[in-house]
Formats: sequence, structure tokens, C-alpha cells
Amino acid sequence: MPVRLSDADLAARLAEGAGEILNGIRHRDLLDGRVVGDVGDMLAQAWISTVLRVHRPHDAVLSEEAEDVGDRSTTSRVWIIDPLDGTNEFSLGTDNWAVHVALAVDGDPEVAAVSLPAQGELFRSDTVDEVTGPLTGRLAVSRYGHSYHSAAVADRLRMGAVQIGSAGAKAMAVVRGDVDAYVHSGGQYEWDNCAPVGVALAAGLHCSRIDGRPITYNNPQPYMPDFVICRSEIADAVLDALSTPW
Ligand SMILES: Nc1ncnc2c1ncn2[C@@H]1O[C@H](COP(=O)(O)O)[C@@H](OP(=O)(O)O)[C@H]1O
Ligand SMILES: [Mg+2]
Repeated sequence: MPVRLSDADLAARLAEGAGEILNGIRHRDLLDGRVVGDVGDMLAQAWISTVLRVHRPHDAVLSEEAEDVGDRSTTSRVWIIDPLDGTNEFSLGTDNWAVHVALAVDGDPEVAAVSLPAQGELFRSDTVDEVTGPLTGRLAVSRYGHSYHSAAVADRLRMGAVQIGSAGAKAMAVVRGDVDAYVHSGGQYEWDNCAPVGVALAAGLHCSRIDGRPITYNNPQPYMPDFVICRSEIADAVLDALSTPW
């Protein structure tokens, strides 16, 4: 019989274990490009969903890579999973990709784990340190560059943009104190940001929609197109910059 783990330990084991699978298949002399991304998505999803089925048979699951498990509309506990965030970066052989595992309870990310397996790092909402230390003047943006809103923040707060692939890797750059903010707009889904936001909130960071509303999860349509994760010291200034038209 499998051991009985707490939700926090289970989330961490899933993020770490899927990371081991993904690290284990990154042999670029055997597979590369889109094929290794596809097989990574599939294998990480298969392992995580099987472990959740055994350990949490009554919980619902929302994942990027599979149909919903359970009835999300009637279940308060929903695991929100991205088995491989930054599939493009993984396929390209870079180190900025992540595994996201969150447990949302009544829409709030109560437990979260994000692993950055190629960097050997695991962030857990129950153990993460509060972010302190000097501000850096830097803003994480997509590998594809600025969105309209991240450009507005960079311009108005005179912040330098740092391009990082994967939503989890960008959010953990704020958690590590490498950058002060991650501003996203233009599209994303709950699995892309639920676990990162869960860890960021636990680290004392400001997390909200770009119009300042709180972020809630397990919506009927899991589209979560915009958000800001930033140091609390600059939250008012960032939201001001986002609300002022050009
Ligand atoms: N405009 C958009 N619409 C939908 N998803 C988006 C998006 N921009 C970014 N994402 C998703 O957010 C994650 C991080 O993207 P980026 O590194 O460009 O910021 C990626 O997840 P996946 O790799 O899990 O598909 C990507 O697909
Ligand atoms: Mg993703």
C-alpha cells in the first residue's frame, strides 16, 4: 500500500518526480525537437495522473495534457497541473522549463510546487522563503519579448527586460529575487500560472490580474490570460503603470 502523504509532500514529490522523468529523456542524440517535447508532455502527464488516481481518488484534476478527471464544478479540491511548462524550451534543449503541481481549494492555490528540473531546483509553497533583499530593476518577459502590458511597466518604471522561457521559470525568477516582476498578458491557461502563483503568494509576493483583481482558479473555462507577480514594494507602482493608458 502506498504511503499516505500530506498534500504538500505529494505536490512536491510529483513536481520532483516528473522532473526526473523529463531530465531522463533529454538525450538529444536519441530524440530532439518537437518529438522530445511531445514525449515529455505525455510521460510526465501519465505518471502524475496515475499517482494522483492512486493517492487522491476523490479529487478532481485539471491538466494541460488530458481531459478533466472528476467533476470540477462540484468538487472543491482540484489539482491543477502543467506536466511540462515551456515545452518549446525543453525541445530546444535549454534549461528554462518547469513542472507545475497545485492543489486549488475553492479556487485558491492552497498547496503548490514548481520544479525547475534542469536547474536542480524545487520550490514548495510550504517551505519557500519570503522574498527580501534589494530590488534589481529587472522584469521577466517571454522568450518572444514584451507584451503591450509588460512594455508599459518596463517603460514607466524604467525596468530592464530579461527574456526567460516558461511561466514557471519566470515566476521563480521573481521568487529567487533575480527579477522584481513578471507581467503577462495576451493569453495563458490556469495550468500555466496556478502553481507559480501559489508559490509566489507563499513567498510574500503580490499576485493579481493586471487590473488588480485577485486571481481565482478552477473556473469553468480555464483561460487565465493575464496576471502580474511582483515584489510587494512595487505592486502599487506596477498596477498604476498598467492602468494608465499610453
Ligand atoms: N498568448 C498565449 N496564449 C496561450 N498560452 C500562452 C500564451 N503565451 C504564453 N502561453 C503559454 O505560457 C507558457 C509560457 O510561455 P512563455 O515562455 O512564452 O512565456 C507556455 O506554456 P506551455 O509550454 O506549457 O505550452 C505557453 O504556451
Ligand atoms: Mg504551460
